[in-house]
Amino acid sequence: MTQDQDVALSVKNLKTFFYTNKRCNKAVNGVSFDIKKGKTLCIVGESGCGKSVTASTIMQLLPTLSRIEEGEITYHSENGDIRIDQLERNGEKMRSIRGSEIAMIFQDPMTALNPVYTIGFQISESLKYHTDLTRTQYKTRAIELLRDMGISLPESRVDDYPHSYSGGMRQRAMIAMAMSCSPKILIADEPTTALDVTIQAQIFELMDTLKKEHGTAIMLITHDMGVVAELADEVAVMYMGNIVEAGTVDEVLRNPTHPYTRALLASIPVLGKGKHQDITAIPGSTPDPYDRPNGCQFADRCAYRIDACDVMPEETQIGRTHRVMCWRHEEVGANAAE
Ligand SMILES: Nc1ncnc2c1ncn2[C@@H]1O[C@H](COP(=O)(O)OP(=O)(O)OP(=O)(O)O)[C@@H](O)[C@H]1O
Repeated sequence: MTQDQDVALSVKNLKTFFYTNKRCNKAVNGVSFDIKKGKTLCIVGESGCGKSVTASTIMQLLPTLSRIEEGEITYHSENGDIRIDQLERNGEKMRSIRGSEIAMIFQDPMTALNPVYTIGFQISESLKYHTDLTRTQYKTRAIELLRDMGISLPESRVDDYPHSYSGGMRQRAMIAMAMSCSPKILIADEPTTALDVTIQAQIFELMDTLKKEHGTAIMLITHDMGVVAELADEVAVMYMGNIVEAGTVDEVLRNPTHPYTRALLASIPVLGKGKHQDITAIPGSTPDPYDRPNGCQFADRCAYRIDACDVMPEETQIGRTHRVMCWRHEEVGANAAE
């Protein structure tokens, strides 16, 4: 990982655990990555692997049964470095960072939109909290933002309530709200899962424009390797709380060296190949998060398993930014190149 001025936020050895009935779920178990300015980092993995908990930890929006156990989250702000993990979750400082410097969009827009207020009112509220605009300027800015997000006739839609917007429009409105204060970092947690493919493509295009035109650093959470191939500059593959492989999208997609990455790639349908293509579902299921194996968490599902896998693999740097946690990464990489 680099520690240069292009990094907007760095996460080092982050551990976030859940405690229920005296049992512990190591939901995020020592992850490290950088989110770079003007780049998209995709965090990819199956359900339950810790993607959302990583995002909520960065936003300091963790549920009560969880806590940061170890690690550092450093936001490299224009006014110096801020250790987010050391801020009080509802303190003044964190509240001013959340929304204005680091914004988040969710899978379900209704998580962020309140059904009893108009879209315009909600965007204005966010502007009011984070900017010095006047009352009339709020509305003009809200209309501008909706227009930028591709909402047609924004002057007439700004006073509508969320329920009168379609799913895609709500998602655009939520992005408008998230972008209202020009955040430096946008965290998007599966933002298009509930939308049809055309709208999904439009939302992704919008995010790509934000990245290119505003230099916004984007962390995009997805379970879909197809989305990674389309949008990512960098990718981190998560499994059971660990980043098992990471690097630039070229490094990871051209030369996958973790069996789990390969399995995820084998599960993407290829456009034009029709119904009879060889899509391989990943065998087995993820272990019980409260009763994990000691060694490699993927071992039980892995065709490359050997006795050494009973010990957790160390992380190995195999390229300038390419790293992997697998004892047999050389053989896996060689097979991927075949
Ligand atoms: N509110 C919660 N209470 C208890 N455990 C939780 C809670 N939220 C998440 N977890 C646990 O933390 C682990 C990581 O979950 P997380 O939601 O981050 O996965 P994910 O990769 O984002 O999955 P998905 O794609 O389904 O959202 C899982 O074992 C999950 O059961």
